[in-house]
Amino acid sequence: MAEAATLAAERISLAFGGHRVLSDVSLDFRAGQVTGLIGPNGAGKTSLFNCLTGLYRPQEGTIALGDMRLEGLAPARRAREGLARSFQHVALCPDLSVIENVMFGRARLGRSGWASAFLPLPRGRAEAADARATAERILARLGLAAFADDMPASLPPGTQRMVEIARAIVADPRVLLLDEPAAGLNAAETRHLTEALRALAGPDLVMVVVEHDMDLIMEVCDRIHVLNFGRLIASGTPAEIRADPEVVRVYLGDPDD
Ligand SMILES: Nc1ncnc2c1ncn2[C@@H]1O[C@H](COP(=O)(O)OP(=O)(O)OP(=O)(O)O)[C@@H](O)[C@H]1O
Repeated sequence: MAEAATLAAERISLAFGGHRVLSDVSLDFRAGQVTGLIGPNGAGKTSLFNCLTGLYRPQEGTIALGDMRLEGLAPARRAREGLARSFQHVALCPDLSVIENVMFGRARLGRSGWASAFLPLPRGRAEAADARATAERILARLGLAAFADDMPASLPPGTQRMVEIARAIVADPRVLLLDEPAAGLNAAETRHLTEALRALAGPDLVMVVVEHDMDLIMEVCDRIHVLNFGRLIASGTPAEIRADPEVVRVYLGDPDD
C-alpha cells in the first residue's frame, strides 16, 4: 500500500452560474483519523466531495493528496491514486451479485481490465481469482459473507450500504469518502454501520464521512469540519464542535432571530 498522506483542500471556491456553492474553503483530512463533514442541507458537503473526487472542477483552489496535486486530474485517475467513495443513493449494479459488485471495486488495480475479471480469459483468470478471494475476505470482515451470492435488490437497505462500503474498500484505498452512509437505515443498521466504520479506521486510511446522523458522527469521528452556506465555520474534535457557539446557532437556531 502507498504511504499514508493527508488529503488537503486549499481555498476552494465553486459556483454554478452566479450561484456560489463553496467559498474559499480550506481544510484537511488526515490519515489515521475519521473526519466528519457536517452542515445543514445545501451547505456544500456533497459538492466538496465532488471537488475532491473530480466530478466538479472548482473555479479556484488546490487539492493535494500528500505531495501529489489532484485538481487537474480526471476522476478515474484520482481513483487510481487511491480515492474511493460511496454515493448518497445506493449505486450498486443491480445485475451483478453482491460479490461481483465488490469485485468490480477492485478492477482499477487489475492489469487486464475489468471485463476479464468476469470473462473466462486466461490472462484475467489469476486476477479474477485474486479479486474473488479479496472480495470474500472484505465481505467476511464486514459480516456480509452470507450475502455473497445474493442480488442487491433482495437485501435490506442497511446491507446494501455495507456492500457499497465493501466495494469502496476492496481496492485498498488511501482515501475513503462516504456520503451519508446512514441515510435510510434503521437504528439497528445504523449501530452496525457505526461499529463497522470504527473498525475500518486505520493508520494508513484517510476516512471522511458526510452524515446528518449526529450520534453516528460524534461516535465515529476523531475530527469534524462544519460547513454552512458554502463556508467552513468550525473544525475540531467532537467535544469542541459540540461546544462551538456558531455551530450550536446553525443547528439549533439563534434564539434572538
Ligand atoms: N450540479 C449542480 N448545479 C447547480 N447547483 C448545484 C449543483 N450541485 C450542487 N448544487 C447546489 O449547491 C448547493 C450545495 O449542495 P450540496 O448538495 O453540495 O449540499 P449538501 O451540503 O451536500 O446538502 P445535503 O445535506 O442536502 O445533501 C445547493 O444549493 C445545490 O443546489
